[in-house]
Amino acid sequence: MDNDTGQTRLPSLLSKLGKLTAIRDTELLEQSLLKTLGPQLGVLNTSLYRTDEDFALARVIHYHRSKEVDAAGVSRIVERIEEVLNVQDLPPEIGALTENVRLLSRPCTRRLGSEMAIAYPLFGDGEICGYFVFQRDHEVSPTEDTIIRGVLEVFSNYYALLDVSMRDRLTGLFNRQALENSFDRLWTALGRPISYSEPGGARHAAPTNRYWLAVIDIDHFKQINDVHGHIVGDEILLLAARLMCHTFRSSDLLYRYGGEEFVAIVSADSDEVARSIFERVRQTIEAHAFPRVERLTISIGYCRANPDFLPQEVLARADRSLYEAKRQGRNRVCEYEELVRTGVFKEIAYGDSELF
Ligand SMILES: Nc1nc2c(ncn2[C@@H]2O[C@H](COP(=O)(O)OP(=O)(O)OP(=O)(O)O)[C@@H](O)[C@H]2O)c(=O)[nH]1
Repeated sequence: MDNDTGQTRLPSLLSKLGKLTAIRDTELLEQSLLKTLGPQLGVLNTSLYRTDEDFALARVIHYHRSKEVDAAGVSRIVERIEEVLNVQDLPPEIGALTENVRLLSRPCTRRLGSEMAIAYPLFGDGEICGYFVFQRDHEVSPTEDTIIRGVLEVFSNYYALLDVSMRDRLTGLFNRQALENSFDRLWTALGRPISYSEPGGARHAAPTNRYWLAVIDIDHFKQINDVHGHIVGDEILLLAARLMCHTFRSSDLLYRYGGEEFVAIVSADSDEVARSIFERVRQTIEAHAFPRVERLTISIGYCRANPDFLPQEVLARADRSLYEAKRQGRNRVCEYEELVRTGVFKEIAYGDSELF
C-alpha cells in the first residue's frame, strides 16, 4: 500500500478501530483484529497465534476472505473464521518464523516460495503473548508497518482491559462470565474438524479430537476456612488452581466457575485418555504438600462435550457426576456416561436436564 492508498484507507481504518473498541468480548475482539487488518493489507488470509506462559503456541484463529460469484453473476465477499484450540502439527515454517519474532521481539519475514510469511509480535504485560501472521508476495511498506503496529497496540491495550474483566482476581483463571460468554463459539469450534492452512494454501485436516467437560470441586473446603481462616483458604485455593493449571496441557481450558469449583474443557482421542487426564489432576492435588492442611483432595465429574447438546446440558451432566463422586466418598473421578452405563443414573433426555 503506498502513501496515497494509505490516506484513502484511513477513514475506513479509523471507523474499524472505533468498532473494535466497542466490542465487549476478547474472542470477538481477536476476530475483529484479523478482519480489520486483512483488507488494509490487501490479503485474503490472516492469522492470530496465541502463546501460553511458556511461549509455546497454544491457539490460533485463521481469517479467510474470498470472492464468490453466484449463479446470477453477482459477486460478494465471503468471510470465514476458524479457531484451532489445540495447535499441534504446525507448519514448521510458521514455527520457525514466530520463534524468530519471539527471540528478536520485532516483526520478521520468511520467504516461502513466491510468497513471504510476515509475523508481528503481540504484547501483553510487556511480554510476547502472540503473533499476527499473514502471507503475500511483497514486503511491508513503511506506511503499512506504522498502521500494523498502531492497530496492534490499540488491540493489545483494549484486550488487556477486557481480559481483566474475564479473569478471576485470586487465581488469574478465566471466570464464570468468560466461560458463559464463550460457550456458543466454543461449541461451534468443538464440532468442527480441526485443520490448518499450509503455506501453499493447502488445507490439512488434523485428527478430529473429541472434547470432555469436567466440573472439579475441592473436598471439604469449608472446614479449611473454618479451622485456618479465609486467608489460608485463599492461599490453598490459589495453589490448587496453579497445580491444576500446570497439570492440564496448555491447550486445555480451565475456568474458576465459583468459590472452590472449577470447570475444565480438554481434548482427548478416547474416553480412556480423558479419564487419565482427570485422574492425573486428582492425583497431583492429593500428592501435593499444602501448607497447614495435612491433605487436600478434589472430586471430579465429567462428561463428553457433545456439540449436539447445549453446553448447559453438558455442564449439568458433569455436575451431576461430580455430586455422585462426592456421594461415593470424594477424592474420585466419575464419568457421566459410565454412571448411565452402570445404572447409577438414568440418561437425561435431551432438554430435560436441570440447568445450573
Ligand atoms: N477462602 C475462600 N473460601 C471460599 C472462596 N469461595 C468460596 N469459599 C468457601 O468454600 C466453601 C465451600 O463449602 P461447601 O460448598 O459447603 O463445600 P465443601 O466444604 O467443600 O464440601 P464438599 O464440596 O461437600 O466436599 C464455603 O465455606 C465458601 O465460603 C474463596 O474465594 N476463598
